[in-house]
Amino acid sequence: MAAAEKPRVPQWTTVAVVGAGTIGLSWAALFSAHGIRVRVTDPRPDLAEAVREAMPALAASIPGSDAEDLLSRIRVTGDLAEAVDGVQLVQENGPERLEFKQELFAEIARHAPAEAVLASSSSGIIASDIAAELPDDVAARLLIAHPFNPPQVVPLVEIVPGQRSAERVIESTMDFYTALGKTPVRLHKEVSGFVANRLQSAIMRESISLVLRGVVSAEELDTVMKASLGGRYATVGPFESFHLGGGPGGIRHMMAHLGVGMAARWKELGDPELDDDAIATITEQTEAAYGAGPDAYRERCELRDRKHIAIKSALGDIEN
Ligand SMILES: NC(=O)C1=CN([C@@H]2O[C@H](COP(=O)(O)OP(=O)(O)OC[C@H]3O[C@@H](n4cnc5c(N)ncnc54)[C@H](O)[C@@H]3O)[C@@H](O)[C@H]2O)C=CC1
Ligand SMILES: O=C(O)[C@@H](O)C(=O)[C@H](O)[C@@H](O)CO
Repeated sequence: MAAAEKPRVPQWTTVAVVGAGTIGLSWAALFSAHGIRVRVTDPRPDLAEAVREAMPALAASIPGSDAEDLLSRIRVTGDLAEAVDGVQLVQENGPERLEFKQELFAEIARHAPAEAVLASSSSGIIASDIAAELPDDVAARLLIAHPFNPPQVVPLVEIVPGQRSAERVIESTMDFYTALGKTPVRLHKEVSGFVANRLQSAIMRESISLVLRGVVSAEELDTVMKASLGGRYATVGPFESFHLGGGPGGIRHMMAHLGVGMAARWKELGDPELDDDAIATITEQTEAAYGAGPDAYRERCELRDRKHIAIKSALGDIEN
């Protein structure tokens, strides 16, 4: 496929979603919205109800989608072997525990087709660790495809190959998510937390530190972010931002002029202890600002997604 040419139609037509929680349900909706047959499996006793109840809100955040239409391509089963039988891709969304994912992928490999791609949505566990005890032919098909929540709205998916992931698997996986309209970014090295979550962890560390020190409240910190870096980083990334912040002299001037001050500040950044008191403070302030419970969750997710979709629509096809 020519470098400039982007795949428009997903090459895989039947996908298994293993784990139907926050992320698995979002993936199921996105896959179905692209005409893909989706098999969802999870041991949760309310699986069928959870899938049916989640679809209206998910459909509302996928332009042109309808809950009943999405459900028409989704089949649920509590049987893992049945779910992965005959699929071309398995998207795993189980608990974020290494031993759990190692056991689950060993079970998936026993039942999925020998050529199926095995992708984990993991937030930070590397594929080489998940595949550590798996044979080469399975490890060759296993990689990380880490989405940002919610996957049906946020474009990024970090493709993080393991040491034994096959090149053809990596390339076909990149093509698949591109055809879904996502923005796959392939990492060149495995690092726990990958890139986006390491950045997010750095931001949350300083954010929590500033709130615990009483510099701002949680809601005020969110306002600072939304009124500055949030919008900025939707238009230019950190390096381009500094390049433009340097004026005509660009990043060269920025580094010469403000680089030393920035580096000195690194030594002053917070390193908060996330103990019970800290968690209580953050929880109290966040729930006071945004509510808690299923109704508040639904309302805030709908508002978040509506704003994110508006941003994506406004950016549209502006040359990136
Ligand atoms: N929540 C988030 O913001 C994001 C989470 N992720 C990653 O996605 C994965 C799933 O996270 P969430 O959806 O948030 O978790 P969740 O707790 O909402 O869902 C996990 C699901 O796994 C199911 N499960 C447990 N044992 C299972 C088994 N043996 N087979 C199949 N399903 C099983 C549970 O019943 C539950 O429905 C994790 O690896 C997480 O790190 C990735 C990006 C964002
Ligand atoms: O924030 C997200 O959507 C993702 O980066 C995640 O993986 C999860 O939120 C979690 O890792 C937050 O640390």
